[in-house]
Amino acid sequence: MALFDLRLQDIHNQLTSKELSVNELVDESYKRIAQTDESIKAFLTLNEDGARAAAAELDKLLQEDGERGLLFGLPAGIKDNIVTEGLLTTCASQFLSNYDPIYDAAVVKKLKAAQSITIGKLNMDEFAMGGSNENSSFFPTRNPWNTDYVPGGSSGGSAASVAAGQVYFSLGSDTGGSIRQPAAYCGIVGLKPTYGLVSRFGLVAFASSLDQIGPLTKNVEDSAYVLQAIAGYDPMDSTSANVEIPDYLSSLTGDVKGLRIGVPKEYLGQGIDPKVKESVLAALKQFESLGATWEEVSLPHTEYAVATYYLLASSEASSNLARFDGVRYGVRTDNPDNLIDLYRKSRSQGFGDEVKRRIMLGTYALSSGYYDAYYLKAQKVRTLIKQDFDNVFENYDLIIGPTAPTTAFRIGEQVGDPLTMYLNDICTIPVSLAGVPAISVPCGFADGMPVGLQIIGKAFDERTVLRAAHAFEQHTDHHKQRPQL
Ligand SMILES: NC(=O)C[C@H](N)C(=O)O
Repeated sequence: MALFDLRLQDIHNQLTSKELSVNELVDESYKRIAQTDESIKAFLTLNEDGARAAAAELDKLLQEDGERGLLFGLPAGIKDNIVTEGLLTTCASQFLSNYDPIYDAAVVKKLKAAQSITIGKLNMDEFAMGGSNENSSFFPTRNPWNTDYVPGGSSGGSAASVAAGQVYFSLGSDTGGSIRQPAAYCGIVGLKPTYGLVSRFGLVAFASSLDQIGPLTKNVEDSAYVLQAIAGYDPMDSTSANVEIPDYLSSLTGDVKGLRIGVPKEYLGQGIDPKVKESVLAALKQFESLGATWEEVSLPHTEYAVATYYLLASSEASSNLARFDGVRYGVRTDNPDNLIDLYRKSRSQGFGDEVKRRIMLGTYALSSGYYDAYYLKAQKVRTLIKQDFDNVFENYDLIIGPTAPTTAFRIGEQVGDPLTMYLNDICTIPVSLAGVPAISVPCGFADGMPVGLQIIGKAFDERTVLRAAHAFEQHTDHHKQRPQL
């Protein structure tokens, strides 16, 4: 079995029993990157010297007795909107192409405390705006299952690097689907935790009322390990929830007998590829055979979710991205005439088209005279969408449906059509607006491309989400399929 096919726990055991060294593991990772990244293009920056130095330190520790971190020695990739001290953090934007952070994000500190190794920084849509990685201002990442296809986005590099076996896990961020949709397109597991469970201190903000960091992994157990390492209260993030962190690993041993599943009719209706629907229905059958029950339910405000999201997320983005002015961060224009010219030129040159589109949309929605009609109304609709979920969760433990309405599409197919691109998130956006957790797990293939199943839980009930996802995975082998590279 190739190293990258092992579970995090197996690797951990081999390391602690000294069958394997951290250096060998890190070597494997860079070898795999050398073999595959010319075609996949998942990485923006490699941390080879840093990773090798960290590996040497950990190998020294292996000679001594003592506690090992939960992710000891495991090579990880980090989305390039999560700041890493001394390692470029560009958000895949020309604007930040020279940004070398002076601190680590809270999650990066947690990964270091858990003793994992940062292999490098992963490509994404610029400032996390997009669903295909084609909005990276450097180059698009490609789907390991077929390099003519997009890996999804915005955490496309994070998903592709795990699917290609370059790293053992990665971190992504999800605002309206950016972890789950690329995980689905690349045939891996992606978890968006409850809003507030994982600190966003050091995540370059896109839409602060929605952004969450989460793990992308090859299987559900690994997802639970990474979540265990990164979850927890952080006073440096004012939206961080001060809740007790349960033992996610022990939730994996449970079964799904008696679990009540609601299946939203809106997620399997118009616009859903019949082959995706078929895979989702087969997965529901699987749940039934494991002792769960499912019924059709309704999330009646689903049809307003995409419009609501694009008003709220863009409004927040227009405000968050105001800090990029050419003075404090990143690239500054040459020879401006005056201060206003410096702002204008730096922003015009620094941001790509999609980012500009959203800043303009958000600025418009927030402007006086339009605020009530757009921003405020969208806030009210968001409450209705959240209530849809509350209502269903009164009678059901989980909500299950597809992660995305289709499988991955061809590179270039949707670039000229932002609306079609936005609609790819129709099943993930409502979940983000409601702030509840959801995982995407592989549930089949359609024309050779992976299909993702989305399992949605109650706020802070990641345990039930992981338990159901794990039980499903134990009885299927979709997650064991590997792309030919
Ligand atoms: N950022 C996300 O979560 C993805 C979404 N497609 C967006 O462009 O906003």
